[in-house]
Amino acid sequence: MSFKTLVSKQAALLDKDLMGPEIGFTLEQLMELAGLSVAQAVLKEFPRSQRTKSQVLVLAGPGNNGGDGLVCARLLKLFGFKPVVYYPKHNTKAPFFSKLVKQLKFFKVPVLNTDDDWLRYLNPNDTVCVVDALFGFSFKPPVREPFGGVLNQLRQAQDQIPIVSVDVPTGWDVDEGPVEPNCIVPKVLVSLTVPKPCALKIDPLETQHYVGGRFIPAEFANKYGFEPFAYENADQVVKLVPE
Ligand SMILES: NC(=O)C1=CN([C@@H]2O[C@H](COP(=O)(O)OP(=O)(O)OC[C@H]3O[C@@H](n4cnc5c(N)ncnc54)[C@H](O)[C@@H]3O)[C@@H](O)[C@H]2O)[C@@H](O)CC1
Ligand SMILES: [K+]
Repeated sequence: MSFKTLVSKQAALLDKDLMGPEIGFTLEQLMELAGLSVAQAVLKEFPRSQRTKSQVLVLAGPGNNGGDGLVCARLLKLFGFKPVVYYPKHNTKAPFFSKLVKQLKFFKVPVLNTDDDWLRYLNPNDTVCVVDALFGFSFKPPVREPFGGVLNQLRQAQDQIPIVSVDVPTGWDVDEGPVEPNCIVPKVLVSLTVPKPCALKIDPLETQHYVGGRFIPAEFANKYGFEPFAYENADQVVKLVPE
């Protein structure tokens, strides 16, 4: 499949640019839209008419990828799912992460920590899919604990429960793809703003690929060397189909 990608360093620069003094977005705004994109992709892949269960396990990591997961969980609740969040390492760098957790309590979405038995939700009888919001474009392999153990469990379950990866399949090298042994293979990847090079390594027969994070004008995309994606109507995601 051919699509333009942005290497991890450029993706970080693009982010900085969007949140810089000239453009003026805040991280909270972008994260809300990123989480909305992922929740929309989950709804498109697993519509109510085609499923008999509604539980979604959201795995949230310690960085902004995890923040996208926290937002996504809240929106999934509004979209009729029963999300449960496993958030083993809280982000203490910015106060709004704890606000996202408060909002989840307000929505009666359970937020589990390392003392809780999160594995009981990794159960194909009840769980529609797992949202992998562990790490995004700032991940550098090899994975450190407790996340290595979480990835092992995911890999064992992935044939029974589809994984929806946010921006980058966790454990994959952002620019090189699945270079570590035994990487997870998501059923759905939601690239944010523009795919990272690892997305070129997905097998389109195994993984449905969406682009989301619909927050930039055409000129800004061109500045970073890509064309805007063909979003329809008010959709927050667009599915890339193999040519
Ligand atoms: N413009 C965009 O595309 C936007 C991207 N956002 C999200 O932000 C993500 C990037 O966020 P961050 O830069 O915070 O990075 P990540 O969320 O990818 O990860 C950073 C965290 O992971 C830890 N980490 C890195 N490598 C590790 C390893 N090997 N083992 C264990 N821990 C490790 C770091 O210590 C840090 O706490 C994107 O992938 C995307 O999901 C959105 O939130 C906002 C807008
Ligand atoms: K991820």
